[in-house]
Amino acid sequence: MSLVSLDKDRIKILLLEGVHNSAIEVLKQHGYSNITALKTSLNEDELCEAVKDVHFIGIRSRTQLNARVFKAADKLAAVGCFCIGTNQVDLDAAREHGVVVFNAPFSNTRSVAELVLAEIIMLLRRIPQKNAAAHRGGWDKAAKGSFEARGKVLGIIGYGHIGSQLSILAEQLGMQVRYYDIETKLSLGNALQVRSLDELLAQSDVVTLHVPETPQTQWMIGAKQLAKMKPEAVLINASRGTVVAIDALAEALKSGQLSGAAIDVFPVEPKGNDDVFESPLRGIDNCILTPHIGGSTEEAQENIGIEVAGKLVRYSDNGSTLSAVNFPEVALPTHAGSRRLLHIHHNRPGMLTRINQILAEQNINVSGQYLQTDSQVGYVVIDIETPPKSTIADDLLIEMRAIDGTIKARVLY
Ligand SMILES: NC(=O)C1=CN([C@@H]2O[C@H](COP(=O)(O)OP(=O)(O)OC[C@H]3O[C@@H](n4cnc5c(N)ncnc54)[C@H](O)[C@@H]3O)[C@@H](O)[C@H]2O)C=CC1
Ligand SMILES: O=C(O)C(=O)COP(=O)(O)O
Repeated sequence: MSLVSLDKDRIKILLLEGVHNSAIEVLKQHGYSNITALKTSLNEDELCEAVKDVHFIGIRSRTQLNARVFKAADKLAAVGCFCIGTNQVDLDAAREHGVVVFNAPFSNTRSVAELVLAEIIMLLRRIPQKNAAAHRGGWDKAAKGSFEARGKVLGIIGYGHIGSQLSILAEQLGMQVRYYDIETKLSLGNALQVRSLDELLAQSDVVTLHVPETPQTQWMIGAKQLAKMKPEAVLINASRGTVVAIDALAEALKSGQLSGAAIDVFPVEPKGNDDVFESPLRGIDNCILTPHIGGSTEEAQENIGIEVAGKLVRYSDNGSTLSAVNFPEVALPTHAGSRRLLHIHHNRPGMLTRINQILAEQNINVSGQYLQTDSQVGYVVIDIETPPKSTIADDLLIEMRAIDGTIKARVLY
């Protein structure tokens, strides 16, 4: 049996959570037709079953790929996160199994910034509660507690791609922008970085969160932090559901300590559109609830589909790991007439020497070789000069797989 990579139509691709059609089009244009696309996410047991013979999987923010799933996925080469966040993937477990993870770091950022901008205006004008009252036959025509955004202080927590875009948009409305970030950042426009979260909370009329899910951001806004906000300020969270303690927020909204909130992300979210959404925030009129749609625009989803599918295709076609989030980045130009081998191994001294010894013993000429390592893993792409149909590459692969410390090795073409 040949050990050379499968024909493209035998490479199985599983796309979950309604990944945009643009991804399927890109994959098909490059010859990958064995694609299963589902609208929903899968739970852990379902995933362990579904990933068994899958080579590439595409997910969004809902699907949890943990160590057990990677263990079950013995053919998996790469994961495409068709979103920004990669907190739903156990990146270390993926790396341990030689699985490369890609994401789309920018494509939906404008969509989130626009939604938050709209929510700032809605919340400052108390539209959620006036809207809810009107639907029940109420008529709350009053200026009390309704404010213009102009001149108000917007406090941004996390001044990255989304936070900094929002900063520019909000200044165009006349807002004064302050931000808190653990890194020193380039302040755009007239924005000012403050030194502590508490300082930001105390100064802001609107607080909005744009941090990733990390151990440090988990529950970073709880009862104590909410109490430090200005009376009647508003809170927006379109980052991750684990960043805000939702029970404390519900209390602050019910008691009037906060005048409103807009929440797009939740500690537990439904698996798909047919599941019921449960939350202590349901039924609170001064809270805008959106079903994790910060990045869900036609433009963003189409671009993400093209971007991430393109990264999967490049890895599958030529071994490029450029922009991978958990893997050494390697891209080697193709050398005409060469065969290409990939070797993923634990980062131990002497691995490359062992690989090259095998090549030297077989008298194989290397036309290109590129190794990159991180603290855990080494990834080397090797182009060798062998005749197209020879079985030398297969023989080499058997020897390379036998090297102690090898995670994965294959002949790409
Ligand atoms: N609701 C939605 O549909 C979407 C949600 N997101 C979420 O938004 C997050 C942010 O996205 P980007 O701006 O593109 O990420 P980014 O990585 O460009 O920016 C994140 C910023 O947060 C800062 N940060 C990290 N830990 C911090 C901490 N403990 N305290 C203060 N600042 C901290 C970082 O230094 C960085 O500047 C994503 O990680 C994702 O979870 C992203 C897209 C869509
Ligand atoms: O890009 C992100 O991190 C998001 O949260 C968007 O997630 P989604 O693709 O809408 O499930």
